[in-house]
Amino acid sequence: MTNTAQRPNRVVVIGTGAVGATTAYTLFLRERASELVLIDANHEKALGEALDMNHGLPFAGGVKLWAGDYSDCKDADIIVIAAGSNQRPGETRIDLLKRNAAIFDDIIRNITNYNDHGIILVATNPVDILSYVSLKKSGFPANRVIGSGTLLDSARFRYLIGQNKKINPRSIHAHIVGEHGDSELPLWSLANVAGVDLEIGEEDKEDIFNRTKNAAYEIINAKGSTSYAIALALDRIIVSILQDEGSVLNVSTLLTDYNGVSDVYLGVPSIVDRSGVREVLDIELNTEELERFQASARKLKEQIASLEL
Ligand SMILES: NC(=O)C1=CN([C@@H]2O[C@H](COP(=O)(O)OP(=O)(O)OC[C@H]3O[C@@H](n4cnc5c(N)ncnc54)[C@H](O)[C@@H]3O)[C@@H](O)[C@H]2O)C=CC1
Ligand SMILES: CC(=O)C(=O)O
Repeated sequence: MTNTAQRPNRVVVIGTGAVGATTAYTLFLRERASELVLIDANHEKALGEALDMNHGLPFAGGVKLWAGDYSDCKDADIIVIAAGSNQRPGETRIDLLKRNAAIFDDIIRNITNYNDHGIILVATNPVDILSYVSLKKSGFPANRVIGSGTLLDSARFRYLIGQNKKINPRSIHAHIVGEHGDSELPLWSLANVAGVDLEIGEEDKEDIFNRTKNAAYEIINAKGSTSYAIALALDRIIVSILQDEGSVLNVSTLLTDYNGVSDVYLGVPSIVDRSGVREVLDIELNTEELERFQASARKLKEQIASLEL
């Protein structure tokens, strides 16, 4: 789907490391926005990525792409934050909190100096907590501060279920909710193909979920970082916003009185359109799922309490 809007759509990507650069390249190839701006604390890195992509213009579409600065946020529809440290082998996402929360002060202040109307889309880990930090520091309404949440985890889950059932993952409806991290949980009670139960044995279910939850550790051990699938997940969210799709995506959003959980960001099925997160879908959890969902929220709230917001 190419962008057909009259007015230029601008997406700014802050942080042009593995995630930011791959996301920008995905958006560039798929012509999701008419303008793409790359910002990095290491401006040389952003310049290099922009030059490298622009040299592909004779073979790709007509996206205008440049390495910019925060003043370019002024006309941005979406600002993606992928800046900051990633996990070293053995580190959890929560281990990144202090390091990455420290740079969010500056990043959010710089964005809001120029932009009060766009949508902030956070990828930096721990993504749920940093989305909450972005909400508090930006003063934006919650619908316009979104985390990538468990969209990536749900994609991994669908891939692994697809492998097990020999069915295309696009035909599988299955959700991972909660933290994008170690306390996430699978909603087996809602998983289906065309409304039909998946009929997967308990041992296979456990194996599929463990491989989903540990996928990032596995990839980071093997190649140092993850980038391709998260870039596609961010692209999916961006399309749903720019094309006003109203797609249901497991993004991280502020929850209020939701399955006993309030004032925390978690990944849940949400309707995403031009306004950002338009609505969170009410999902019916069984007793075990509800307990695990609430435990995931408690874990993140304890971490949030340790921050100065
Ligand atoms: N939400 C998700 O599902 C995923 C999240 N991530 C997270 O994304 C983040 C980025 O990961 P990578 O791209 O692999 O890291 P990276 O180290 O390759 O790139 C990070 C970039 O951020 C830049 N940066 C650092 N501080 C900055 C600041 N204050 N302002 C602007 N730029 C700054 C660095 O110069 C670097 O280019 C990590 O926190 C990682 O854990 C990674 C994969 C999936
Ligand atoms: C690094 C990370 O959060 C992921 O690939 O899931």
